[in-house]
Amino acid sequence: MHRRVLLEAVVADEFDVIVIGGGPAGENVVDRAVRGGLTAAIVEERLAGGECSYWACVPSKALLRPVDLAGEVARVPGLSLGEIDVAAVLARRDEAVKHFDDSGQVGWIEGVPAEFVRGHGRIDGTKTVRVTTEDGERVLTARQAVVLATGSTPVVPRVPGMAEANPWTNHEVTATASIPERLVVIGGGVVACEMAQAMHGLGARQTTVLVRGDGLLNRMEPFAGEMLAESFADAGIDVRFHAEADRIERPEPGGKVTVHLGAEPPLEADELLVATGRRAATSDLGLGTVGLPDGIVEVDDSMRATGVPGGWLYAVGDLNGRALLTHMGKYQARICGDVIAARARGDELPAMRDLADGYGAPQVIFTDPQICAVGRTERVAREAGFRVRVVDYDMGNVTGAYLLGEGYRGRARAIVDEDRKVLLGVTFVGPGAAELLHAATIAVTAEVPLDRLWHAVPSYPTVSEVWLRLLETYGL
Ligand SMILES: Cc1cc2nc3c(=O)[nH]c(=O)nc-3n(C[C@H](O)[C@H](O)[C@H](O)COP(=O)(O)OP(=O)(O)OC[C@H]3O[C@@H](n4cnc5c(N)ncnc54)[C@H](O)[C@@H]3O)c2cc1C
Ligand SMILES: NC(=O)c1ccc[n+]([C@@H]2O[C@H](COP(=O)([O-])OP(=O)(O)OC[C@H]3O[C@@H](n4cnc5c(N)ncnc54)[C@H](O)[C@@H]3O)[C@@H](O)[C@H]2O)c1
Repeated sequence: MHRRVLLEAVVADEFDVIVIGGGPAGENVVDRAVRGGLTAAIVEERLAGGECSYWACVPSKALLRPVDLAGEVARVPGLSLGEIDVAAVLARRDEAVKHFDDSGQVGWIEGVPAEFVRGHGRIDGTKTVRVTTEDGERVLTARQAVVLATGSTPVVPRVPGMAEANPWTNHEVTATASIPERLVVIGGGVVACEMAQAMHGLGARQTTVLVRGDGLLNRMEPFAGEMLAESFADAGIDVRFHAEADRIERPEPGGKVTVHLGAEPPLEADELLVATGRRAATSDLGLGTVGLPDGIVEVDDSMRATGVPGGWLYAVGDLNGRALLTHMGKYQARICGDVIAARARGDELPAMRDLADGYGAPQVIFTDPQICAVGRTERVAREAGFRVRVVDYDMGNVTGAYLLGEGYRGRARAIVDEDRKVLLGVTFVGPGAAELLHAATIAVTAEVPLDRLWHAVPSYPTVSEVWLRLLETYGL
């Protein structure tokens, strides 16, 4: 009886901005909106900090760091590597995810200051959000805007026996308490590659990656996936192309799993990881109440949802499908919060628009070799109609790279717009390449003319001298 009374109690509240989803994108919207003089509430059904903090970026990089460092050490004569202490690595990962305690993040939100509401949020018509909380229901009303920042969830392909086998997704692999002896990974994208690298480096004896197509990391320049496949082969990771699971068997929950592969012999493993992409998290989000279909919420360059009368609905982060990356979601969120505050003041802020997604988001993939890129690949640039010249350089010839370790293998590619003499895209593949990326991001986004870039002198002997070599190869 008491519980029913509580459930029926509906608390109404009004804020300038209401955000549904407390991941990195949602948190940054409230921060900017409040800086702009507005009041804000953020609704989160699981943990403040989102997928990124607990089941994605943070734990995956905590697992990859020792593997990366082990690779570095192995390349330097005179250093020797003992066994990796897996228990210590997992303990550090647990620390990095704060043992799934989000009180620090909630404290940060409250310090913005913004109201944190734990519960499932759903739109219920114009500027209204209904939140199902532990204690009942709250109805929140927005004076200015509602922002959707609910992120994405893993896609599990429909293969007979797959659902019953209860495979790992990013949630289980990043939170694992032990390393499976034999692991099968389905997918050839970023999660598949990073997690195969992590599990193998931390002790999986037999790691098999099943790739539907003919290459890894298909959104990157082709040489990136080729170099990674070579490195995986050297490390003993078995990558199979044109390989598709057609049936899964797992008679005992959590027991041995058999992956059937058509005419090929079946694979037996202790665990199966599915990393076959993500879909927009719109389950029970109420999009239908404002005339939107489920799935990606399309937005304009100010992050305002297209096709919603009155322009009060916005979407940032993975949900809008522009770039499934934390830093891009946070960038979109800064724009979104500033735009909402400006529009509330009656300003339009024409300069505050998403430019970076159009140029091509920067991304680092933390495998060995590291792979990073910004801007357009050759294929994308040509398809967009640019007159393109491709400049390649073998990074192993750079003194700074050679000094990093024996047998350094790396490659750089710059895509030059021949009409404007600016860079359209840059890709680096090689150990330690990640920190080279931001210089490329500046060059591409700021459209620095090549004859000006020529005067940005890289220090000797750093890997950054690859910039000089690329420009020399171009002919400067
Ligand atoms: C294994 C893995 C590794 C990754 N590594 C990187 C990396 O190194 N670098 C990088 O840039 N990106 C990485 N990504 C991508 C990154 O995690 C996402 O781009 C990022 O988390 C998106 O942020 P978001 O705020 O849009 O969504 P999320 O982080 O998914 O947060 C959305 C939040 O909304 C909440 N929510 C959903 N629906 C509701 C609802 N109806 N009511 C209330 N709350 C709701 C969810 O509980 C969640 O907390 C990785 C992804 C994976 C899977
Ligand atoms: N370091 C990073 O920046 C980082 C790390 C991890 C994830 N992420 C982000 O998370 C997003 C999701 O990553 P992801 O790896 O899950 O997706 P993805 O889109 O990168 O890769 C999905 C892979 O699964 C394959 N696939 C799809 N359906 C399949 C099916 N039915 N059977 C077999 N294979 C199938 C695709 O061909 C592709 O190789 C990425 O877009 C990425 O931006 C980023």
